[in-house]
Amino acid sequence: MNMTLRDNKPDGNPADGSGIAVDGVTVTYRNGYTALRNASFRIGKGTITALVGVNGSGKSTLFKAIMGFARASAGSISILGMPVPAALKRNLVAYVPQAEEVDWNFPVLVEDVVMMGRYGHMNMLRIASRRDHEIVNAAIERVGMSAFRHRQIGELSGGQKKRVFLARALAQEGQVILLDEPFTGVDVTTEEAITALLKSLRDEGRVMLVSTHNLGSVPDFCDQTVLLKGTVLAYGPTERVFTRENLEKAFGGVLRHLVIDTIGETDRHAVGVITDDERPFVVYEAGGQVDRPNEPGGDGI
Ligand SMILES: Nc1ncnc2c1ncn2[C@@H]1O[C@H](COP(=O)(O)OP(=O)(O)OP(=O)(O)O)[C@@H](O)[C@H]1O
Repeated sequence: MNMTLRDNKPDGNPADGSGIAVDGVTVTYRNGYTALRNASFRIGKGTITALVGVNGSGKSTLFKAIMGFARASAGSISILGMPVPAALKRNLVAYVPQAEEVDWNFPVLVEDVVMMGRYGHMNMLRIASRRDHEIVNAAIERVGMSAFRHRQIGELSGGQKKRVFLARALAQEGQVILLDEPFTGVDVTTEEAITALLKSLRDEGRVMLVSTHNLGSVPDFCDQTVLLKGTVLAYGPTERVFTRENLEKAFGGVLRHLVIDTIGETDRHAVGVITDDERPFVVYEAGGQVDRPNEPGGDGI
């Protein structure tokens, strides 16, 4: 697993808050449930940040707060140095939704979906200019979907749909891109294409916040990680946040300790993995005499 992180950040400190600064944010839903309490983290421009936590840990709630859909009852959020409403008004925040949030029966062509990214830049009549068309063409090209531009969105595969919504975010020229589970239902080739695109956007100085259960791939492409469990448990460079201690705090019950017997030998090998996804993250490996950790979620298999 490649833990090497890019060292030529375009805008200095990756955790300086110049991208997104969340300070003491609490979000309570109308039914009185507090999904996020006193959450704080800072990420800089030119970063890809993983948003990681179990189901119900508050990832979508945090996205909603950043997009202005959920009101913070306490604390503040700053996007590229401005309050959320100012950033939204300038079309700076783009959102790539989970597949389940979209009505795929709605008859709309790929190029029309991508053009929706331009709506915020148009006047009330929504008449696309030559520049709008050029930007849409470039966005479709960049995600490798030119051959599908006249297809209905509902006819595409899961991975192709993801690419189209990424193209919409590009067409919007969003400087902050929120991606909700971009790898769910996506094959390895498409996953690699998406991560390559995200890395090139990072190198342009954009800010990406990626919610994912795909823990195994986080150290490969996310330089920063925010670990959530109703609040922010830890944040910062991925190699510092992805420690066994932090991951056990966040995932407790889903952490599995595997003990592998080497056939024909007396040696045993212990591997601790998080199995929240089909791509588990290896937390630790230990050979020789196995001293299996004794914690509540630990299973010997
Ligand atoms: N509209 C709502 N009203 C009340 N409670 C809500 C609402 N939306 C979410 N919640 C609750 O807030 C908590 C956090 O939910 P959220 O959707 O932010 O979690 P998540 O980390 O995105 O989960 P997942 O990984 O399953 O997508 C959950 O307990 C959820 O039941």
